[in-house]
Amino acid sequence: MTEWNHIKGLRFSMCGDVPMIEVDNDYATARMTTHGATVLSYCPKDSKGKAGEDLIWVSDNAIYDNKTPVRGGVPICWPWFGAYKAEFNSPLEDGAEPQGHGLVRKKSWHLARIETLKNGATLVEFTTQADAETRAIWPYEFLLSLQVVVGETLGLTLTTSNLNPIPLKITEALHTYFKLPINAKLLVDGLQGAEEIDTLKDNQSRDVTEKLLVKPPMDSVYLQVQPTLTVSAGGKPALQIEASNAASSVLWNPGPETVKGFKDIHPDHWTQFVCIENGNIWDDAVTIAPEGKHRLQIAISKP
Ligand SMILES: O=P(O)(O)OC[C@H]1O[C@@H](O)[C@H](O)[C@@H](O)[C@@H]1O
Repeated sequence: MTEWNHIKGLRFSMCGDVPMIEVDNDYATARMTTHGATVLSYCPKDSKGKAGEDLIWVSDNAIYDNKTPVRGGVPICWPWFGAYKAEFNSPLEDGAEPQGHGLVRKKSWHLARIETLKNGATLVEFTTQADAETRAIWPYEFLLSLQVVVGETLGLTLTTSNLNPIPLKITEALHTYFKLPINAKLLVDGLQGAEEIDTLKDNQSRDVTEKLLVKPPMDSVYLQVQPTLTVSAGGKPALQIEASNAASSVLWNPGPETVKGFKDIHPDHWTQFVCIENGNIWDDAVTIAPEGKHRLQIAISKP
């Protein structure tokens, strides 16, 4: 860590058993951890240099044992989103029992690089690769990198390198928990034209034709989405997400009943967030050529 001591505004700390990296630069403050390479906070600064509201939500009841994924932030679902589905993902090892949302959100990632960019933004890069544990479930070689750029936007780039002599089929998502008040009439613009698959209604499918009102409980996957999503709260712009190489989105909030099954979410706090996830899911699965790479990218900002 000492190699990065010269970087102004950088701080290393622990929260319970979870190592934290804190960034404070001209644009924003941010917080992230090597545990699952999860970004946990991003507070853009105003013109006077004062950090404003966090765009990212983390549960007050999150568990910091370095084993459980921290509830909130931007967990990484990879190489499958949700339950493993053989029709969309490279085959598992015989007899493997795959967990939901893939193999890397409980891993301790390597902190590979921290750098101040020319414009004063801060780049933090995490990497992880196949090991005995991942091979026992999913028998492939890979290198995965997450580049976080804390600047005018929060930029996240997840790069998959296929190190196998055969194509690799993955699904994936950057599972962002946005801090937004559910009761403020949240409208999501940009899903028009996508196909919605509502998992709470027997996977019924429909075409989205208008802006979507966030009305928990919600758990829908959207295929073939546009690159820009915006959210307004009570008629005011609240959030913008620019994505590339991300054909799918997910909207999720457990609502007042399902939340009771989550020991790391306070039963009243489902009203504080909505997950808007960007990635490549199910029919939008990605096939990466042997020795090839694939980059999923998002930039989050407050308009
Ligand atoms: O509890 P987990 O594994 O973090 O998943 C949270 C939610 O993640 C969402 O992406 C899924 O669509 C939901 O079905 C799921 O409940």
